[in-house]
Amino acid sequence: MAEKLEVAQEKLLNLVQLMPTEMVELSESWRRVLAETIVSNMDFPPFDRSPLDGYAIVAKDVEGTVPDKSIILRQVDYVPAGDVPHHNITSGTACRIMTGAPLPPGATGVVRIEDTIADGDKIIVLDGHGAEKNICFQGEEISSAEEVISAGTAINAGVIGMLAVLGKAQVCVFRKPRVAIIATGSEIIPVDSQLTPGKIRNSNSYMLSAQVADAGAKTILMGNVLDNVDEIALMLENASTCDVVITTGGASIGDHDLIGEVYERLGITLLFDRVSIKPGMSMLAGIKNGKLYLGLSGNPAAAAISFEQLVRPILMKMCGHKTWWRPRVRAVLASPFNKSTGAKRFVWSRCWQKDNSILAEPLRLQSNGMLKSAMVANSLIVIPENTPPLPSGSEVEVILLINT
Ligand SMILES: Nc1nc2c(c(=O)[nH]1)N[C@H]1C(S)=C(S)[C@@H](COP(=O)(O)OP(=O)(O)OC[C@H]3O[C@@H](n4cnc5c(N)ncnc54)[C@H](O)[C@@H]3O)O[C@H]1N2
Ligand code: MOO
Repeated sequence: MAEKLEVAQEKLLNLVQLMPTEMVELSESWRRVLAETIVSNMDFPPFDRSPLDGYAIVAKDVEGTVPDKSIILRQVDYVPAGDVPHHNITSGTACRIMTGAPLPPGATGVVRIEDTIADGDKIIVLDGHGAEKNICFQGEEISSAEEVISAGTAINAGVIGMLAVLGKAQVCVFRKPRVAIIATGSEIIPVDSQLTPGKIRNSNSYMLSAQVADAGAKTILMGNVLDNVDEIALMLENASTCDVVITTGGASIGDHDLIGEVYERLGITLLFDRVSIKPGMSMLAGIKNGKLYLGLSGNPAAAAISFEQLVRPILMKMCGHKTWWRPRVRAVLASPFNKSTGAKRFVWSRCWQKDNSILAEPLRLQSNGMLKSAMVANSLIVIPENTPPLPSGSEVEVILLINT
């Protein structure tokens, strides 16, 4: 009997281990997962600084200034960014200061350059309103000894910037799982081959390779192999240096659907055969020496959905992510979905916001052998098992195909 999706997911997730760690250059760390918690050894900003080009002053001096009630200060210093102040600021004096430069001692505010007129060392302040707010204080963003980024954080552009602020030229991340992808099927030919009668090009390996990369893992493309137990078994053995081994094709019950037989031959313990979802029913999984073998359907859309539901979460876990699931939202069907559903179904869709709700449009081509809808989908509508056809306006659950 087909395994329930949630049971199959849990079986796989319980069997995978976090990857070991490695050091990488900061510039190579985008989309990796941090394996160390980063504690700051400094305040940031490291000194009180000016957020604009202007004059550092004693805020009380300029408190009441407006254009027809200006005051005159005397410039005693000049600090461009990268330099340090040479004089204290006292009442009646000012220091010309550039954005990012350290505030001189005694200064309690900054007036903007465009609110002043300079005449030699005389600075006429036309408007000093709110000058005391124009200071970025030492440690206002980060304080020394603060835990700034926790282990398990996915490294995005903001995290990379913060790691640079903190001087982390190399970072400790989880190693990427290496995922072997093998396409089985005597009808399958390499992507650069001329089509001959009865043959089709191997699209699965490339599609899955992109899905593997999107999950943060590394693909080892092993090419394609004929429907032959010996040849498939040899390929699987060659792939056993990888952390996860994916095959496509041969997962159903046809005369040449051989993956189950190959698992048996190689002593791979079967975890489940068939999962109760559409598309993606045809999938089996096994384990040998702690390594997972995942036999996905040959049908491209079915393989893509099986990957989304059963392979992506385990790769996310192995990569060290804190969450393994895509975000889900409630949405309203923008047009009817006319199929009744036995097993839980995943429908390629496009979602967008309209007024206060999210609309979800089921895409037209949903066959398990078709890819056109996968090209443009930004979401998957989840239709629970045993659901009759749904009219437009029905409320549905939607998985957003975005990274969190
Ligand atoms: N009697 C039954 N027949 C089928 C059933 C069933 O329950 N009873 N299930 C159907 C469903 S659903 C699916 S999905 C497929 C799964 O078949 P397999 O996993 O065994 O895959 P194949 O038969 O090898 O291939 C299916 C289809 O996909 C094409 N294919 C295969 N590999 C690739 C590739 N690398 N790139 C692109 N396309 C590929 C292949 O040519 C076939 O057209 O079984 C149904 N049958
Ligand atoms: O098993 Mo098929 O993969 O349901 O579409």
